[in-house]
Amino acid sequence: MKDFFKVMDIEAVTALRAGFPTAGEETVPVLETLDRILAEAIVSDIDLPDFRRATMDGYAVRAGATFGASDGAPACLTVRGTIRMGEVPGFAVGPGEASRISTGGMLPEGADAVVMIERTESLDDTLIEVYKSVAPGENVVEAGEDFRIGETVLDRGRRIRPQEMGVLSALGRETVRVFRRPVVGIVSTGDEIVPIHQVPSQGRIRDINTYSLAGWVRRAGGIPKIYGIVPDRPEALLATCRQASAESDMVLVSGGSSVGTRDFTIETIASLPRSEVLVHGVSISPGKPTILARVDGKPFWGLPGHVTSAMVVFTVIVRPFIHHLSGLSEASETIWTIPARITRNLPSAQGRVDYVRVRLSRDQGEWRASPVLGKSGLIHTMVKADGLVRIDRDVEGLEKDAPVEVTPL
Ligand SMILES: Nc1nc2c(c(=O)[nH]1)N[C@H]1C(S)=C(S)[C@@H](COP(=O)(O)OP(=O)(O)OC[C@H]3O[C@@H](n4cnc5c(N)ncnc54)[C@H](O)[C@@H]3O)O[C@H]1N2
Ligand code: MOO
Repeated sequence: MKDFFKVMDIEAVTALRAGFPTAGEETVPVLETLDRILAEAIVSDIDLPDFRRATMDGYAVRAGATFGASDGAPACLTVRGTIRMGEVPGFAVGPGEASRISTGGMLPEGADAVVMIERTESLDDTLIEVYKSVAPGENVVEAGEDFRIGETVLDRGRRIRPQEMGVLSALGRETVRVFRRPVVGIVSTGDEIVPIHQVPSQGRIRDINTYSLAGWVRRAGGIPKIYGIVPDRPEALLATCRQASAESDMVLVSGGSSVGTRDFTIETIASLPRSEVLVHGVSISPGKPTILARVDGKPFWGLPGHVTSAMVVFTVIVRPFIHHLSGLSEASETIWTIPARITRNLPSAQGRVDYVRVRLSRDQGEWRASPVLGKSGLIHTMVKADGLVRIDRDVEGLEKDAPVEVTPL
């Protein structure tokens, strides 16, 4: 009798990713770094900013000269020139003096604060009255206040967001070392699967998994490489798997991963050169018939053919492998969850971790998670859902209003 022979917990499968190398590194222009993973630590070689700057338009002063100033008793200061933007002031500000400065201008020697122009009155070209005192450092950015010279600004292994692109440019980094995006080969199997441009004859269906998995791969930071549909013939599957393995950093084969008479995926994967099957069966629902092998040093997956099972397995189990191959550090891997309350009693599959698709709605300041129930071979449960709720293996189910964490889809 055929059976699953290496059933494992989700956590144990996830831990296997440490045994695979990253997809390598490359250097790219800073404009192309969005969502890429840093392959170098960024250490500031300057104080940022490297001079004292005004954060308001007004007058650079010694704060002490304004102490006690108010509407009724203004401080009277002598104007000592105008600071030109982008230039080093050629003069110092002494006690009782002020110089005109614009936002972003460099403070002259002697000045330690800026009085906003609205808090002053110009008496003539050389005299102003100040109606409000300023504290030392007020309306000023100090040298090194953003980042100090020698400070680690960004760690290796973090994902670059627009703000990181900004700080890289502030440091003058035109190019940056990042991890290569892993190429993920996608193979669909099944005699009943037809390309999407065809009208399926009776008994056949269009290929869904190629496209949904390609979307998930892209979202996880990989580059999908499509190998199309392979019929249920072991030689055909073997040839495509060999090619995909040679050309990709990771491979996803969907369908044929269970234990039926036409499920050849496990034998095919096992017969690939330098192949070792690590997992056949995971304690997850949906998605138990999941295969993981190491083929030529790369992760090679057999995912369940059922469309929702394939996607649930991807988000829970495969995605962390793409993160790992992409160099994403565990510290940067957090996927935010949304706290919610479940809207109904929900039984759960015992002995497996259950992933329930839920729809979110807002009710009196709280998120409510409504289960979208349906078989794992139907796609509507994913299409109508906003997220997944995990129900642990030994939990019998959830009671209405139980607190849950929703992982967005
Ligand atoms: N006797 C048993 N039968 C099944 C078991 C089991 O434990 N014992 N597990 C069931 C579960 S759970 C799942 S999930 C599926 C997984 O099956 P396979 O990975 O072998 O996939 P297939 O049999 O090839 O296909 C399942 C289902 O999905 C459709 N499919 C496949 N590929 C695509 C695609 N690219 N696009 C759209 N739909 C696809 C396929 O037509 C089947 O309907 O096995 C259960 N059986
Ligand atoms: O594990 Mo299957 O994926 O329950 O449908």
